[in-house]
Amino acid sequence: MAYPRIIFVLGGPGSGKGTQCKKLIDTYSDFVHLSAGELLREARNSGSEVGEMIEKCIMEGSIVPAEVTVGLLRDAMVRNGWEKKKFLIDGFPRNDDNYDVWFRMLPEIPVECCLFLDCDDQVLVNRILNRSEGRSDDNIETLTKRLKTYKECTQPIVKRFGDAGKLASIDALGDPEIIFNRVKAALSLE
Ligand SMILES: Nc1ncnc2c1ncn2[C@@H]1O[C@H](COP(=O)(O)OP(=O)(O)O)[C@@H](O)[C@H]1O
Ligand SMILES: O=c1ccn([C@@H]2O[C@H](COP(=O)(O)OP(=O)(O)O)[C@@H](O)[C@H]2O)c(=O)[nH]1
Ligand SMILES: [Mg+2]
Repeated sequence: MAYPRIIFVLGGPGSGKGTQCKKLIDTYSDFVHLSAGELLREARNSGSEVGEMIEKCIMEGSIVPAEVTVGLLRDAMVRNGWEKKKFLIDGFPRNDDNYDVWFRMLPEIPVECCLFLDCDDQVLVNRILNRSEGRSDDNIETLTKRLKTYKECTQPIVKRFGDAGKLASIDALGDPEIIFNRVKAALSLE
């Protein structure tokens, strides 16, 4: 059986994960973009108890239990056609629980690397408060909590990928086109 290739994409809120993933899928037809946050935002509208729990986590800037998120990601991969694709998993794994449950639930899928978009806090804040997608969590109160979660829970995950020799780290300051050139170089594309 031919397995998909996985590239995780991490970085603070506003570091440009979604922007760079979009550029990759627009340029390379075998890439599929799956945003964990987007899948959770869709799932929260289900009207179920799980939906309510997701809404609470999003508004508090905390991280949804991994079984929920990995389940959504796995279903989305299956929907897209499991084999021979390159999945960009955007905004995941965000903590140790995410990381451990992913590898426990999907041990057979090879993970190529984690692309890390490195960005200053002040730039993150400016970008998020100017993002005009109408997201309920793009306000200063929730953003402060998201940044705290990012530092306490997600940065150690970036380190775990680094220790495993699977980190492709790039400077995420600058024009999106210039950053895209760095992304392509970091992923050995073109
Ligand atoms: N390199 C960049 N320079 C300036 N603004 C950017 C850049 N990359 C993304 N943005 C803008 O910043 C905001 C956050 O980008 P986004 O891709 O949604 O980040 P993330 O998914 O990491 O939260 C968006 O409004 C986006 O248009
Ligand atoms: O694996 C994930 C991804 C996202 N989230 C939640 O969804 C929110 C928004 O995530 P997203 O990646 O969309 O935000 P971004 O970093 O792009 O601003 C986060 O703050 C978390 O509350 C989560 O719990 N687990
Ligand atoms: Mg995003």
